[in-house]
Amino acid sequence: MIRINQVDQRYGGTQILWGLNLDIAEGSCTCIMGRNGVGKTTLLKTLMGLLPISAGEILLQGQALHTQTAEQRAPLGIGYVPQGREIFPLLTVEENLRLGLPVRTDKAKDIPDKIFELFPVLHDMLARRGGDLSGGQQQQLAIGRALVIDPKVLILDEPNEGIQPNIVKQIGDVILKLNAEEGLTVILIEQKLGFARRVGKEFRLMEKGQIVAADKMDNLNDELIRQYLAV
Ligand SMILES: Nc1ncnc2c1ncn2[C@@H]1O[C@H](COP(=O)(O)OP(=O)(O)OP(=O)(O)O)[C@@H](O)[C@H]1O
Repeated sequence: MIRINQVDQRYGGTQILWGLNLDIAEGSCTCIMGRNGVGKTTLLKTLMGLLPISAGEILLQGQALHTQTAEQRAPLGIGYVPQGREIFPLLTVEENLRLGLPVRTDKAKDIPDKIFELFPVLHDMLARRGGDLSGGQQQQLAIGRALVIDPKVLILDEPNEGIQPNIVKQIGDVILKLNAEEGLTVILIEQKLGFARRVGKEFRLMEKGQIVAADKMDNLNDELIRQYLAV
């Protein structure tokens, strides 16, 4: 569904991604893992068009994505939950969620009920300003906002960073439900092994700006963990 071929990316003179290849199958749930600074966030930002590539190509269902601007990518069906959530703190929960509506192909006027079924807390707090929510609630809002566009692929950058355990569990349940029951393709950066194993069906390990191992989650063994994840 998504194919990244030989992608190079650099910040000024510093190259971060080196001939990176990544294949994501439709309906899969893939955890991108690796130590700090290996380029995981850079990879997702590159996929979203927030950073330009200097070589290679990115394809979504066979169509070139790398030639599209960041604004053009969401309407193609990519929902993105950035690191740090990046909700709009001065807008209400409802206003944050509504931002995704114009992107939908069906031009729905209302926030789909599904969002509130997945995250009932958002319904309770519709009139509250995003900035007044707890970190966990903000993360649920960020995921809800990404889902409002009715994406084909949901991309999450460390959704559990700094979130309390009961919300981490809820977020895991939502990802599992969307992937297993609705076949939504999910790509997430995840540092916590327990969560990755619970939610992910596949893993991709990164080191020095490249994917160095790719397999089913069941095959993430101690040797790979020691080599690419242990600190
Ligand atoms: N805006 C930037 N300008 C220059 N270098 C950057 C910039 N953002 C990130 N980098 C560098 O790119 C490299 C990869 O960073 P990136 O955030 O993609 O790694 P990561 O694997 O997501 O790490 P983490 O787990 O810490 O988020 C790091 O060396 C980082 O210092």
